[in-house]
Parts: sequence; structure tokens; C-alpha cells
Amino acid sequence: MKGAAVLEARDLHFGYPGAGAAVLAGVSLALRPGEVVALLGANGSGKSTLLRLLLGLLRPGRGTLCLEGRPWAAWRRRERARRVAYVPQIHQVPFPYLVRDLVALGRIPQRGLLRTLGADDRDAVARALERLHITHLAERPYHELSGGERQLCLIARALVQEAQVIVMDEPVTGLDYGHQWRLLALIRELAAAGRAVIMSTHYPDHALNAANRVLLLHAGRLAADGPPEAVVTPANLLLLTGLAVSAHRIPGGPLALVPELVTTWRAAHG
Ligand SMILES: Nc1ncnc2c1ncn2[C@@H]1O[C@H](COP(=O)(O)OP(=O)(O)OP(=O)(O)O)[C@@H](O)[C@H]1O
Repeated sequence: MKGAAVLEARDLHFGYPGAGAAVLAGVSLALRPGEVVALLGANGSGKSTLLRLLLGLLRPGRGTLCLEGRPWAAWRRRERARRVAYVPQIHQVPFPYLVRDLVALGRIPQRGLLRTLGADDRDAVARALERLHITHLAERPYHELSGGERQLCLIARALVQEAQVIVMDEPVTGLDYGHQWRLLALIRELAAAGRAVIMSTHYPDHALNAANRVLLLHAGRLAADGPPEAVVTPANLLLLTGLAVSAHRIPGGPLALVPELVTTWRAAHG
């Protein structure tokens, strides 16, 4: 995909203080408007760490990060927050927020901390809840919700932020099958409207079908970066998971992935 990068990392190196080996070594990537980038990697491969580096929540030992071509440190915090939204994997709230209040927190970068919500903010919250089909949760305490319901609230909070870049750490985790695919469709819509989305995922078929570009994180490095069908290959899935997986073209349609284990079970047990 062409166009200037909205977020660009060059040669990132990172290790947690006191931990032995580096988690990331020499990772470079660029995220452009209109792109959905999927980040695949095994458990503990450093996906969350990389996303937290891209958000400026961790500092790289080496390397640079630019937002809209300007070094990360040159931006004021609020200006960055207007441009980059984050959907974390795990989220604790310090107060017993109602869902609509938690989602409204996403408006703070737009309005500032001290100004009360206006009609436009309330409309934005209502639209986001509707878009995620969770209007019925608006008056519920966030901390009483299920994991999947909370995840949808965090996505609504990112939507009302109206940031150009959305960083999502395993956004479909905990969501039922219908919500998973509806969320992926929404992510595609956001990108089609000009936003740039990077999301980590453990689902190769989501990367294959919902992303424009796939990054494969392995042994602290990006082992691949390219179009989905060039990256989500049996060879790369073997590297990533240790599993033999075959890819089958549905006539005139997408690729379907089948682990060889399934083929073996079916051959043995019907
Ligand atoms: N705060 C921390 N201090 C020390 N080591 C950490 C810390 N957070 C993560 N790590 C280590 O860094 C490595 C990468 O962790 P990270 O959470 O980035 O992986 P991940 O790919 O997101 O994993 P998962 O798919 O299981 O969520 C792991 O070995 C993890 O144990």
C-alpha cells in the first residue's frame, strides 16, 4: 500500500530491565492510512511489547519512533492521544464506571480533562455503542461485565477517540464467533475510511482474511512483512506454531487453513 507512514518504527531494540535476553531486536515497521496490519506471533514472542513500544508506553533501548513523520518525543501528550488510540489486552478500572462513562473517557483527548461532555460527545458515545451493538450495556457497571462485553466497551472507547491510528492488542480475544467477525468487518470499515489499524492476533485466518498486511514476529525479529497470502503460508505457520497446516483455495474465494492434525483425526475416526 502506498502513501506516507502515519506511524513508523525503525530498528527497535528492547529488553525488560533485569530480564536476560532481549525481547525485540531490530524491528522496523511502517503503518499507513487505510491499512489493517495483523501482527502474528507465538505466546511470549513480544507482540504486546511491540505494541506498547509503538504507543510510547515503553521506551526502546535503541531505535526511533515517528508519528506523522515527527519523532515521538516531539509531540505533546494530548496531541499524541488525539492521534493514537489503544485497545489493551487486559484492563483494570480504578473506579466503578458505568459503561457510557468509560466509553466517554475516549473523548478526553478531544475536549480536555476538565470540560464537561457536550451533546456532540454524548452523540459520539451513543453512535459507538450502537456500532458495536452494546447500547443495552450503557447503564451497566463496567466491572460487572463479562470479558467479551468489556472488550467491546474498550473498542467503543477507542472509536469515540476518533484517532487516526488504532492499536489493538488481541481485540477479538474473549469475543464469540459472531462478534469476532463483526469486529473484523468494523476494523476493515475503519481502515477503508482512512484510519490505520495494527492488531495482534493468534488467529492466522483472521490475519489472512481481515488484514491488508501481516507481520510475523519470531525470535525477537520480524520474520515476515507482506500481503496476507504471502505471509500466512504453511511454511510460516510451521515456523510460528510448530504445526503442519495446509492451505486450500475455496474456488473463486479465500484460502482456508486446515491443521494436519484435523486431517489425521478424521482419517482415523471419520
Ligand atoms: N513487565 C515485564 N517484565 C519482564 N518480562 C516481561 C514483562 N512483560 C513481558 N515480559 C516478557 O517479554 C516477553 C514478551 O512478552 P509479550 O507479552 O510482549 O508477548 P506476547 O507475544 O504479547 O504474548 P501473548 O501472545 O502470550 O500475549 C515474554 O517472554 C514475557 O515473559
